[in-house]
Amino acid sequence: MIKVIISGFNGSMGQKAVKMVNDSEDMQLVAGFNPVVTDLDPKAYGLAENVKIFNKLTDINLAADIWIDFSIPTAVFNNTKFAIEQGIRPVIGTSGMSENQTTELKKLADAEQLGGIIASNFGLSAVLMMKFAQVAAKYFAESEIIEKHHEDKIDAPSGTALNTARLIYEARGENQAQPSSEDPMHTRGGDYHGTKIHALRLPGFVADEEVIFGGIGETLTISQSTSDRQSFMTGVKLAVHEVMKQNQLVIGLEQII
Ligand SMILES: NC(=O)C1=CN([C@@H]2O[C@H](COP(=O)(O)OP(=O)(O)OC[C@H]3O[C@@H](n4cnc5c(N)ncnc54)[C@H](OP(=O)(O)O)[C@@H]3O)[C@@H](O)[C@H]2O)C=CC1
Ligand SMILES: O=C(O)C1=N[C@H](C(=O)O)C[C@H](O)C1
Repeated sequence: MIKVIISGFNGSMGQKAVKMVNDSEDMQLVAGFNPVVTDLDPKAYGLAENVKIFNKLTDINLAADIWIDFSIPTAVFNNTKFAIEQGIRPVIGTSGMSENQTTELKKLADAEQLGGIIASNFGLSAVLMMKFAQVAAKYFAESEIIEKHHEDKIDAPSGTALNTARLIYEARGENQAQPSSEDPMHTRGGDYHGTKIHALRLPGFVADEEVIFGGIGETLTISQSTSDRQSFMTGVKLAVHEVMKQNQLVIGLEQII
């Protein structure tokens, strides 16, 4: 049995992850973590009696194989560091970490030969969109990203948009777009090495992204749309199984599918 702790267990994604683990024959939910909760009775959250609820990292004293994290941008680095230090393999979906933080966590896990993953998006359509964008970036020197999320999303740009821009930047090599210089009202969006990112936060969206490439007399749009958070769970389940076999932390689901 793969023993799993879920951080942010009672959030939108956390609840989906709880169900995914409970429905899996080879996984067992051993604990849920959220420092905001005061009720430590698992029954209060519809969980089995043998599931422990923790609201302090330092109280977590049980053996586990996997730390699934769908929490908040300001907490995910410390949570993941804690998991690695305990020898618990991290499967991290929470967005908002800087590249430096991700690199530091990779170093820590790799030094312990601990498998793990940090994935900006566990959805197949988003992973394929990023792969296709990498291909297109070699042929088009200019592109912009529009990401659209629900109104409760804390961070902007989304982890997926940032990762898409990074992959485009890496694929382009020397052939980079020039950033615009005149934009006093910031209407041109954020800039990641020449790729503009525009972030919408509105009710009605779950998580959508468009990557638009422009060339002389033509454009190419790669677009994906998420209407149900359940779509992320295939990737999370696959990641759990895969990191049990890995001895390093990988960045991006595209590394393992
Ligand atoms: N990689 C991927 O494929 C996906 C990633 N995400 C990312 O996952 C994260 C969570 O999203 P979502 O479930 O929609 O957000 P929610 O706000 O619904 O859930 C976050 C949960 O984390 C809890 N929480 C607050 N502080 C901490 C902490 N220090 N440690 C652990 N848990 C904490 C919150 O508690 P409370 O509400 O009580 O404050 C809440 O229950 C976001 O960063 C989002 O971008 C989302 C979808 C897919
Ligand atoms: O907050 C969300 O909802 C999502 N967050 C991730 C991100 O920041 O890219 C993944 C997906 O876009 C949903």
